[in-house]
Amino acid sequence: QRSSIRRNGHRLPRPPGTLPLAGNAIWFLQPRHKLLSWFSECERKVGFSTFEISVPSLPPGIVINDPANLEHLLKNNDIFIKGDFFKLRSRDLFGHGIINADGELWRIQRKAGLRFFSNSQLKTLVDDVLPVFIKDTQKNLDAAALASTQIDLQKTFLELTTRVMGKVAYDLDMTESMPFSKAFDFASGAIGDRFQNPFWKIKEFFFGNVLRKAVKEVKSFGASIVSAAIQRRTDRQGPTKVSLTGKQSILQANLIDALLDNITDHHIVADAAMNYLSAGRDTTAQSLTWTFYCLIHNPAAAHRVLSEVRERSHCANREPDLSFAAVQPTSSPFTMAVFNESLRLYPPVPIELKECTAETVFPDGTFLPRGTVVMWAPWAMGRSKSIWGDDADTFRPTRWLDISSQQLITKSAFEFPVFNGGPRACLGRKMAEVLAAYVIGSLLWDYEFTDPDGTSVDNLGTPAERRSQNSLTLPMEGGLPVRVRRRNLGQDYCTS
Ligand code: HEM
Repeated sequence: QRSSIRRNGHRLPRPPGTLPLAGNAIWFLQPRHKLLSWFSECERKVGFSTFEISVPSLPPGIVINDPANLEHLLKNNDIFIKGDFFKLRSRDLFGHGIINADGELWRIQRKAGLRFFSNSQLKTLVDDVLPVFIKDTQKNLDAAALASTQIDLQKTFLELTTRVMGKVAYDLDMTESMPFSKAFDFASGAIGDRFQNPFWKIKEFFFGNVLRKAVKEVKSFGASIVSAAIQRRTDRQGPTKVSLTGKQSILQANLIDALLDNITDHHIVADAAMNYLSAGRDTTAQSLTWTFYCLIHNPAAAHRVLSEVRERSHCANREPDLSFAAVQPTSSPFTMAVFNESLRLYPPVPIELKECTAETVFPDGTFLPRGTVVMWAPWAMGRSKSIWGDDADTFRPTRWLDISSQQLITKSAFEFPVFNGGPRACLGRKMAEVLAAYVIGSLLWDYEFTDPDGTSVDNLGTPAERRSQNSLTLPMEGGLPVRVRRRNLGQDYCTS
């Protein structure tokens, strides 16, 4: 079957270094950050040309970098599905949740979720929810500033996104220190390994106990979210309306109610709840971590973000304007450019794959038999010189701004696949964007962050590379320890 993958009647090229029997296994057995670099190196060598990879015991696979091929894949959601290859590896963690579902099971969870991401919900998130939680973040930063101690920004952001998601999605007080959080972290690393190690079943037969315990912890947390919601609905005789700041009914609907209204099987609701939680909190916390990492090493960009906040703010009371209107891309183009640029270099979902359910031909003429696994790496596409030009490795937010209007430009989801595209595009993109614009603006306004080792920008404005940890997403290995200093309530920036 492997030999039937063809382009113009010929076999596809193999990446340099492919071995006769082991194929490309050697790269897949390395830590994930090395695999990411390998994907990028291959893209640099072959450009948009689709190539075949092989790992013993795994189904035939290809890697695509051409945006036209990715468009074909993402738009043909019925042909390219998650499939058994993905599900077999992630079923115990994600169960029947949206991340792991195809067909009707996927459709129903997507429809239920849509209600939760309306514009009015996002406005409430920015205008009412975030101001409450960011105050606690600030208390922790103030304490670190006062004591002149380091603080881990990755942990800080994970705490923030856990609390936000807990409140708005489930009407629960969640924190990053709860056992499910650590368990999920561990499980995500171990499940990520399953996609790289063809011998994962043997490994887990001997050493899988910790993973099994972690999955059990995550599952029981999912079940507890559902039982708490059912209890609330019984007590209040109807869906809850989350109140946060003393105002009544500030959120029209929370996610768990939308899921309970649409799905009768409570086990599936529990899986869906955990899937939405992991899709939302980890990715967003990691994107903020990498963004602040880039900003710390590019002080000029941080300064321009501050100028943008100052321009639209009321300096009379020295408070930045971070209202829902102010955090839209039209009001905060440079802040969003910084966020996009960080996502381009550090995409929270760095590798993706789909399985082909029927014979199909890609726009570049590659013929795929049924069962082929197609991989693409937003990590490698984000660093592609064919897409981004010769300075693809450089952190340069202005590439996202139109030269004359200085407004944000858009890239298609197929060139910039950080949020996926087509019918399965990320549901939470807008939520992540407004949350990021709010957090970046608010924290930069009040604090100056520095690298505790004192290393700053290199000549090109490219931060010294930090590694990501093995995971399904992109946590920064070792967190992001920083030093922090209060800016004195925007005084530095409101002098007029
Ligand atoms: C910077 C932050 C984020 C990034 C980079 C991101 C990226 C992605 C990507 C790449 C996918 C496709 C994954 C796949 O192939 O299965 C996805 C799907 C999804 N994301 Fe996000 N995401 C982010 C934030 C969020 C947030 C805040 C939420 C919700 C609270 C969310 C909810 C979802 C859901 C529900 C899906 C599944 C969509 C489907 O399969 O139909 N995401 N996201």
